[in-house]
Amino acid sequence: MTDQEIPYNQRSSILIRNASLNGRKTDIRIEDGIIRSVGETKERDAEITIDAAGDIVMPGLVNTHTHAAMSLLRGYADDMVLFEWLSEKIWPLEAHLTGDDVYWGTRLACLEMIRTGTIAFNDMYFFMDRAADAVEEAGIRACLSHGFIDLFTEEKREAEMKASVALHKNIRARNNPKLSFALGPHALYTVSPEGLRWCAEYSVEHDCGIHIHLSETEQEVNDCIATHGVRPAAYLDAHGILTSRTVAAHCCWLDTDECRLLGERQTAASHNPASNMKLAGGRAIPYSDLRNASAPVTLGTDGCASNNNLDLFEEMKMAALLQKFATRDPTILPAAESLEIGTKNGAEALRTGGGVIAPGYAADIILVDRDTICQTPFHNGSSNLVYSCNGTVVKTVICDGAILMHDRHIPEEEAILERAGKAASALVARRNVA
Ligand SMILES: C[C@H]1O[C@@H](n2cnc3c(O)ncnc32)[C@H](O)[C@@H]1O
Ligand SMILES: [Zn+2]
Repeated sequence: MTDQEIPYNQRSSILIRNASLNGRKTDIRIEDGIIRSVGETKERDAEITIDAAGDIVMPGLVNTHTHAAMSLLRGYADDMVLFEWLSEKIWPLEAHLTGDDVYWGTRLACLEMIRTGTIAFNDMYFFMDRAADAVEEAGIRACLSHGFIDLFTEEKREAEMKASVALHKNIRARNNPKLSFALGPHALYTVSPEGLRWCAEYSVEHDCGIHIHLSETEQEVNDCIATHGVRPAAYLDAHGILTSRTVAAHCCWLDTDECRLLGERQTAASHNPASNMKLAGGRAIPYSDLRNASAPVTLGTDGCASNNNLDLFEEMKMAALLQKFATRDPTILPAAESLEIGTKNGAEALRTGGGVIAPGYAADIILVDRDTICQTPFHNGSSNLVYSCNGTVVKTVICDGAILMHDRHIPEEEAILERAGKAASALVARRNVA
């Protein structure tokens, strides 16, 4: 099949032939967005046949914490302390954002995620109806939240509640199984207790997720104890925010009891190692304590202003290296486990139905090159993927049984780069004249 004939972003019956899975050659049959069989097959009647000889097949990656449209802010404000970075650079620029900016920023982010093997992401930002337009055009899965920031005023709280409900309605009306909605209370230092409680109650009533920043810095913990007399996780729990549908981003400063609480509630902790190192949060996520407490640990990039890319292959490596460095234990978070937090754990947290290459799972699959420098020699597949390769190793991306990238081609790439670049320049120009 030539590139022109590939029906990009359309569910098709697909036969992947001769791919390498766990060191064995295999065929994979996909129909109606689901993996139907794994293993040699004599059937040849698929709409699309991909000869994957020389490729490795693996589950697509899942980014459980990002602000996709911040791709427009890549390189805009680096090397700063988190609070100053947010209050002096990021928030003043975001005050000039438009819906079109979010559309082009999210298209750029989706392009980067697809190119580097991500098939689903958990996003918190503004103008999210336009983010949803971009996500649908890219064909990727996403859970979208309006960043709920009421700054402890009733007027702003009312506005944020309205914006959240409007986004929920907008997403429901699209009737797209790849799109879901979550409440997005930004953090305990930007959302009032009433706002947190409203988010918690709404999420129970409508069975939707919650996406929040938690214990990113020591200051957040100290301020919370000084103001409320309890640590952040206990505070959020008292307001109903810690649930099995919640993804809490960062979680660097959790103590052992808080890790236990996340385990009891089955709240996912999204580890964002690059952002934490860049913003110098000072502490790595307590991975062992979270694992001992059976709390789900997943992987995120955070936004492009604090990373500065969305490549989860790089993130898997940083996660493993940061744990080893912080604990002085080289056996912690081995490569195979890092791959699992980047794929299966994220898929479970976002309830995508994928994350595993087996019959009955969602067809969220990527093919990665085996004939490259980073895969040579091939002593250990997981080791190569986590420690040696990065997202450039990805050749083909299938999400919900639709091809989004084939042989490294993604439709409209040039146009997206041009439009996103222009949107970023115009945004900064608007800020500079204000
Ligand atoms: C949705 C809002 O969240 C802001 N944001 C981006 N990165 C971080 C972070 O690491 N901690 C807290 N808040 C963050 C983003 O700029 C939006 O304003
Ligand atoms: Zn964030």
